Amino acid sequence: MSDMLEVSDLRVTFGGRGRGRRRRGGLVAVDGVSLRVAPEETLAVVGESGSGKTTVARCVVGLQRPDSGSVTFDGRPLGPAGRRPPELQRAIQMVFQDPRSSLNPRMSVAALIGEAWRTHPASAPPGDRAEALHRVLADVGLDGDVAERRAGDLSGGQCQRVSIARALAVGPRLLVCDEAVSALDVSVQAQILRLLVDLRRSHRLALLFISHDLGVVHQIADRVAVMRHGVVVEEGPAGEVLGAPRHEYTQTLLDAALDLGVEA
Ligand SMILES: Nc1ncnc2c1ncn2[C@@H]1O[C@H](COP(=O)(O)OP(=O)(O)OP(=O)(O)O)[C@@H](O)[C@H]1O
Repeated sequence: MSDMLEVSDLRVTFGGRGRGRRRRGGLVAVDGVSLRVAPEETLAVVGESGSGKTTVARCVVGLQRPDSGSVTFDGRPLGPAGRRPPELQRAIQMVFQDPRSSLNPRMSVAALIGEAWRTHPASAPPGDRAEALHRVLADVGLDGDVAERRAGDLSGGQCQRVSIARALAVGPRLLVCDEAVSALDVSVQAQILRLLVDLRRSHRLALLFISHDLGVVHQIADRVAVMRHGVVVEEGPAGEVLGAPRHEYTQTLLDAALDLGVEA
């Protein structure tokens, strides 16, 4: 399969002086990261807190400008979010860790999905909006009567389903999930993971799945990239990286997961 998303030699520094390649000092959060995601593939990026995973994800969706390196989609360079052509903005959608802070609690579910359609008019349903809304809610396992409820009145799991529905509504090809199940109770976590696995198939999605939890990654990833201190230390098929890691750091992560009783 040819690659859809290609991240090449990405470098991001926080603080310091100067701009772009001439930046000096500061904290190097991402230090020469290269990753690829093929259509309909799930690449998990794992690593401890502070290893640079979120920063890579933010570069992919255009919320963080790298000092150097590139992100391309179908071979087209991706700039900051606001400067991307509309079809590329739609193609890459992000699901955040905490749906309660990424959704306006005062807005109804219908208004939240409607807002996504207003932001990306090319994806707005041509016919009956109510019917399209019910369809997208059904896709994420929510009843139509949730549409009129405010996000602030929903459970954490329901909120995350709404976040996923909002991303799906605009017809993405890649979902960037940044710790998308970490804030949820374990049983809800399993349901949302199942949903992502199903949607991936039904909507032919690729996933860039950021997680510190190897047990979760084991359930969803085709390939795994392990990050430490801003660098990818190991990458390969999930079965190999999680089953027979080559890098000592990956083994340390796996040991830590086993100590917590997680089956990785
Ligand atoms: N906006 C920012 N300003 C300054 N430093 C930042 C900023 N964002 C991230 N960092 C730092 O960059 C490094 C990488 O952070 P990042 O959030 O990418 O890591 P992570 O692996 O996703 O960790 P976590 O799971 O805790 O978010 C960390 O040391 C973090 O403190």
